[in-house]
Amino acid sequence: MSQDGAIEIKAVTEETLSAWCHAVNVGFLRAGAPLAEEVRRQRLFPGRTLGAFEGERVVATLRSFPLQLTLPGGASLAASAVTAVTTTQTHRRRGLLTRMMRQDLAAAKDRGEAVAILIAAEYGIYGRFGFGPATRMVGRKIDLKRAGGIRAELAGAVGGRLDLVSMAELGKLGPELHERWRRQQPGAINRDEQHWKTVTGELVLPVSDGWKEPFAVAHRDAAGQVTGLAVYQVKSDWDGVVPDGTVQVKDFLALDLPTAVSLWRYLTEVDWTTKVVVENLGPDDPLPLLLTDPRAATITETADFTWLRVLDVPTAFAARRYAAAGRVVLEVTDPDGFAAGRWALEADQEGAGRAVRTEDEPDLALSASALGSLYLGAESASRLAAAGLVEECRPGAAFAADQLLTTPLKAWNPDSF
Ligand SMILES: CC(=O)SCCNC(=O)CCNC(=O)[C@H](O)C(C)(C)COP(=O)(O)OP(=O)(O)OC[C@H]1O[C@@H](n2cnc3c(N)ncnc32)[C@H](O)[C@@H]1OP(=O)(O)O
Repeated sequence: MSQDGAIEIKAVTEETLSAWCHAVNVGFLRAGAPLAEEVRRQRLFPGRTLGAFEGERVVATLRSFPLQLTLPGGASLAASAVTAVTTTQTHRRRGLLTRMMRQDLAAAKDRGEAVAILIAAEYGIYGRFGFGPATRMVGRKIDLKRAGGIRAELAGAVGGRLDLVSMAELGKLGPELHERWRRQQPGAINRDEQHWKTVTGELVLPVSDGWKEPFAVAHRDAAGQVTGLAVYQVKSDWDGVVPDGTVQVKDFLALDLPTAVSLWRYLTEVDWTTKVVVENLGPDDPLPLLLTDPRAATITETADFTWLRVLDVPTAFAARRYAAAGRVVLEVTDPDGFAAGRWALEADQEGAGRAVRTEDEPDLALSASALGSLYLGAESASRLAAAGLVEECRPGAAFAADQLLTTPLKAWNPDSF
């Protein structure tokens, strides 16, 4: 517990949970909404739900919970996921977030979580705490009249089949499929029971906008194995007597190309619709190239998504794989200490690598935030150097770092938390 004047940072307990939930609602500008206390109680990891208490009143909140993050190469790394960050308007800019964040990050490091991740509400908040944007999302809208359908020569899965599945079936087949899928997608995170209960409507979060039953379609290969699924809703619209509806894709998982082709063909052929909208696709997603006219899949939005903070440099960098052999010395500035110092990042021919302390001259100088951006390989050192966010102490060092850190498939995370 830490103290500053009359405001104390304390871990939330059963007794103070209700006040904490109220503060989250106030901070997220939805005062008066149901508290979702029961849902919160089920995920009250002891010591990881923090409140800033002014007497009985909670005036700032922060919560973290354990997640598994897929790394380049397919390993899972224990990460601390930070969420529910709020400070009540009357108490802002007095350092309450700073105190809670420092406490929570130090505890995460002590627990052995090598990185912390979060989804940032605003760009300007988390760089100061050593987080950097580490994955990107791309929103797309397909104009079905222009698209010309899926390319004719893509035959789809030989012997595969599609079935609409009920929400109960989705709850059964989704977790296993997702576990297989997330191991081939760097930047993906595991989905817990609450995720699937929420998606299938078994659990209706009181704070959500209301749950409407979506459609779910599963793809099975010739052997009957589930290899993909799409969850979608249809927004009906009519231009007079002409249908003008939109397919809104909520979730799309495909283990291979034939599955992706089958599912996208299905989604682009829904009667009464002229558009398909996907809010969050990976930057490397091949979807536009599956269409006869890729220009029909316009980008509606592209932005940073997962932010990442390295807490334990040797553990984090030993856990991922590397694209090439090489060695780059990084001088990391980190006022909070976690990643500070000079590190030799070394990788061998087999793709194994590590970061070790060194006294050698640095090749690149960067902040902890930039290190977080580089870690999953979705951002390049060359681009950060061009923006003045990484300093090249040796010409060519940024490109050398990129050759180590780049990934065949760009890191991506489809899930907010
Ligand atoms: C992972 C998530 O949960 S994302 C959700 C984040 N929450 C929200 O967006 C809800 C609305 N906003 C808020 O509740 C608050 O403004 C918070 C939580 C973002 C910041 O809380 P505060 O207690 O005011 O932060 P604190 O006083 O520790 O500020 C630390 C520094 O960050 C800066 N800062 C805080 N918020 C922002 C912001 N939105 N944009 C830019 N800078 C910011 C402050 O100016 C301060 O800078 P300084 O040290 O140079 O003076």
